[in-house]
Amino acid sequence: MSLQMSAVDLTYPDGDDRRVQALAEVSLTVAPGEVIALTGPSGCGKSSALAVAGTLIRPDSGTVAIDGTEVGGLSEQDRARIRREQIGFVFQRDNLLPDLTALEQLLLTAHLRGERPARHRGEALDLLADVGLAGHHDKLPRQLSGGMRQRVNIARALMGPRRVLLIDEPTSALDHARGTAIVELICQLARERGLAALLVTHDLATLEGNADGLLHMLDGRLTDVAVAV
Ligand SMILES: Nc1ncnc2c1ncn2[C@@H]1O[C@H](COP(=O)(O)OP(=O)(O)OP(=O)(O)O)[C@@H](O)[C@H]1O
Repeated sequence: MSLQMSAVDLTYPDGDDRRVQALAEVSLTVAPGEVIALTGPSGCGKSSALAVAGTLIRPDSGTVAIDGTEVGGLSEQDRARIRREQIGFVFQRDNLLPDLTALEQLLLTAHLRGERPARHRGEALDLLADVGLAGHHDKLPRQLSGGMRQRVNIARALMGPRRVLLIDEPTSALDHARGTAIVELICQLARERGLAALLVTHDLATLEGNADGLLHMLDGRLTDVAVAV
């Protein structure tokens, strides 16, 4: 299984001697090529679930396995390596660097992995074409529309030997038509590449016919088993 969380609990400090429970006994599995959506009201723990799945936060208890490797027992260095190599992140806003072209945004990921960016030029151009941006590789973020910037963001998240894709509200800055197109694109790419994708969204209308399952979260707990969307 590409992403597995078992009985994950997470609390944050909340003033003197108090803690707020962000996740409680969260267990979920996302298989390769599968897209599972996670929804629920603001503050229910969705972003925290992504952060734990993405090895950005260690849970208080429970386990997370990425492509069969249980990451809890690993050093920070090994967790960072898995994060850089195997996990792609797509956040609400595009987080693109203002002075880099679309191609350079993607090549930066190779540089951060300690590889020579020039070797990955072909992969990056192919990915930009896959997200519908062929011919736009030399554009700066300010020369691209919101939807196009989010496509660069998705292509960047797919650079390298990814196993898991974690997506947080990818449509919040887009209108319905562009948002639906972005969700469709994410689902199609995850399936084609055999990635396990966990997609947090409030925007259920964009999911229709796209995701393989929908999980509901309330007060840090999953309230439903996955259902078809
Ligand atoms: N760094 C933090 N320190 C303290 N409390 C936090 C922190 N991050 C989140 N929380 C709390 O943990 C709970 C879950 O937050 P989280 O951001 O995971 O929810 P969410 O469902 O993603 O919310 P939203 O949809 O508004 O982004 C909330 O009560 C929140 O206030």
